[in-house]
Amino acid sequence: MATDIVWHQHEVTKQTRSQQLGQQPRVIWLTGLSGSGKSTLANLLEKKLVDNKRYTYLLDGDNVRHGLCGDLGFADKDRVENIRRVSEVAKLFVDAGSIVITAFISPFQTDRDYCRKLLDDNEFVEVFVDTPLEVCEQRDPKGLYKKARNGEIKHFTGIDSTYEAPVSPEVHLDYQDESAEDTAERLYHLLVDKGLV
Ligand SMILES: Nc1ncnc2c1ncn2[C@@H]1O[C@H](COP(=O)(O)OS(=O)(=O)O)[C@@H](OP(=O)(O)O)[C@H]1O
Ligand SMILES: Nc1ncnc2c1ncn2[C@@H]1O[C@H](COP(=O)(O)OP(=O)(O)O)[C@@H](O)[C@H]1O
Repeated sequence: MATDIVWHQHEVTKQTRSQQLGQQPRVIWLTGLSGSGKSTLANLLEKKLVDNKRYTYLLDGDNVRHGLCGDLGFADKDRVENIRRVSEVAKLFVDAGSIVITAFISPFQTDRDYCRKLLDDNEFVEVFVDTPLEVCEQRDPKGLYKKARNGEIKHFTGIDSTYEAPVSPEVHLDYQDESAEDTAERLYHLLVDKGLV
């Protein structure tokens, strides 16, 4: 634990930066099983936001695990630390005025709530990408479910590692039969209609 540290109050604040960017910063937090569509939807949503002159940043589980969280595996305690670090990074981006989109399995409610509590009211938007395990397993875009079923990967979410569905997400996406483009469009309009982006 660091001791003897102080907090510096800077003159340029989150409000200054947000005003300059003409937007309210947020974290749009996508959670769901592997293969549920988080990365695909996050990517499409970010393009729509940027097309509409929003300043964004996308934090994606696979990418973050190449660097910031490259020392972490998939045991429960590693996932907790992964989401703690990502939450702190998301908070920094919010402080910079960005609309942050995150695409992490983030299987535990307490960890998603940790990020919510780090932020100000209404800055955290939990989006449940509610694609059933059977559909994710059938899609298996990276062949990981096959490996998990063969025992080549341990602690795989939905197989031998827990996923806790969100208790009361701001957005619930349960449209696995429509195209990713249509679901992203739906998500974008839901966020606009709620005045969140
Ligand atoms: N055991 C196990 N369980 C789940 N996922 C696994 C595992 N091993 C590797 N992968 C790959 O890692 C991606 C998930 O990383 P996350 O950082 O989102 O996971 S977590 O939020 O810490 O649970 C996940 O990405 P997505 O498929 O995009 O969800 C996988 O590509
Ligand atoms: N409605 C949909 N929303 C999101 N992805 C979909 C949808 N329908 C089909 N897909 C496909 O499902 C797969 C989801 O993979 P991915 O986005 O990597 O999921 P995750 O990031 O949750 O692991 C992609 O191949 C995508 O094209």
